[in-house]
Amino acid sequence: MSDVEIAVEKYHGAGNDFLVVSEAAASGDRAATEGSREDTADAPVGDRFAFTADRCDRETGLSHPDSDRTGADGVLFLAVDGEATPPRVEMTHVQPDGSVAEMCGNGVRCAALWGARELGLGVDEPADVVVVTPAGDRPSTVDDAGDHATVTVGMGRPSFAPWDVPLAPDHTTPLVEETVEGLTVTAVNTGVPHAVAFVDDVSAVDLEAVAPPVRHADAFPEGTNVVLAAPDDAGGFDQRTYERGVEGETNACGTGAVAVGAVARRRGLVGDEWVTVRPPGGPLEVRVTDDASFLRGPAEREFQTTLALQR
Ligand SMILES: N[C@H](CCC[C@H](N)C(=O)O)C(=O)O
Repeated sequence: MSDVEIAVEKYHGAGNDFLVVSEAAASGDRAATEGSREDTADAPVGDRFAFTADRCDRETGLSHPDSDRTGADGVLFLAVDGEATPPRVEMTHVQPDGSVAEMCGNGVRCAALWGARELGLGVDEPADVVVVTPAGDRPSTVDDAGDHATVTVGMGRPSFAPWDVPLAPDHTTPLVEETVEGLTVTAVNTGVPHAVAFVDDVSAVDLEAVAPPVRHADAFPEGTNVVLAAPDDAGGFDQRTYERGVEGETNACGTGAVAVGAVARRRGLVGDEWVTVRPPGGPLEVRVTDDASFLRGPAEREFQTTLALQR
C-alpha cells in the first residue's frame, strides 16, 4: 500500500453538487505533462464506488472552507480529448449508492465547464464542448468559463416510449397521467427515467414520503427519478426532484427540468419556446421540440483540493 495524492475539484449546477476527478491524471497523461508522474499511478481512484460513498456523505464527506456544503450528490470522473473538434469530455457519473447514472443535466454543464477550463477555452468567446455520456453525446456551449459559467446543452429527444423509459414489459403504451403508488405521474426518459407529477404547489407535498414508493414501483424496472412540477405565475414551472442514486431530494435536477418541459409540452401548456423551470437551487431554462431538447443554466466551480488516498 502506498499513498497517492490526487486533485479533486468541487462544482455545482444550481446547487446540484459534484466532486470532479480528472481521469487524465488517471492515465498518467497529465502527470507526464506536469512532470510529476511518480505522484500518480494508473488510476487516481482505485475503488470509485467506495470513494464516492465516502466523500459524498453529507456529514462525514469532503468539506472545504470555500464551500457551504459537506459531501456531494455524486462524483464526475472526467477525461478530456482536446485534439477532437470540438473537444470531447468523457463523463462517468458515480452516485452515492454505487450506481452509475447514464446522464445528468447539471453534471454535463459542470463537465463542459471543466473541459473548457482544462483547455483554456470559453473565456473570450463561447466554447463548444461535447460531453460524452452513456446516454449519448451532449453538445454543449460554455459561456464565460471562469468559476461561474452559463452552459447550454443539447439534451436529445425526450422519449415517452415504454421501452425507452423503461417501463415494465406489461406496459405497451406510454404511461401518461396514471396513478402509481398514490401519485399521478407521466413517465419520460430525458437521458434517465423521470416520473413527473403535476401538482398545485410543489412545496405543499412531502416529497421524502411520497417519492420512494414511486421510485421503487414495479412499473419502473430500473427505478425512476420522481419530479414534482407546478405552473408558476410567470409562464414557467416550479420543480422538486427526488433522485434515484442519491435516494433523496436534490437542489436541482437538469434532466428533471427537461422532463418537466417535455410533459408540459405534451399537456399543451407550452410550445417550442424556452421556459423557466425553478428547482430550489435556482432557475434553469429548457426548450423542447418534436425531436430535440435543450437545457441552459449555471455551472460553478467552488474549489480544488488535494486528497491523499491509500492504494
Ligand atoms: N441530477 C441529475 C440527474 C442524475 C440522474 C440520476 N439521479 C439517476 O437517474 O439515477 C441531473 O441534473 O439531471
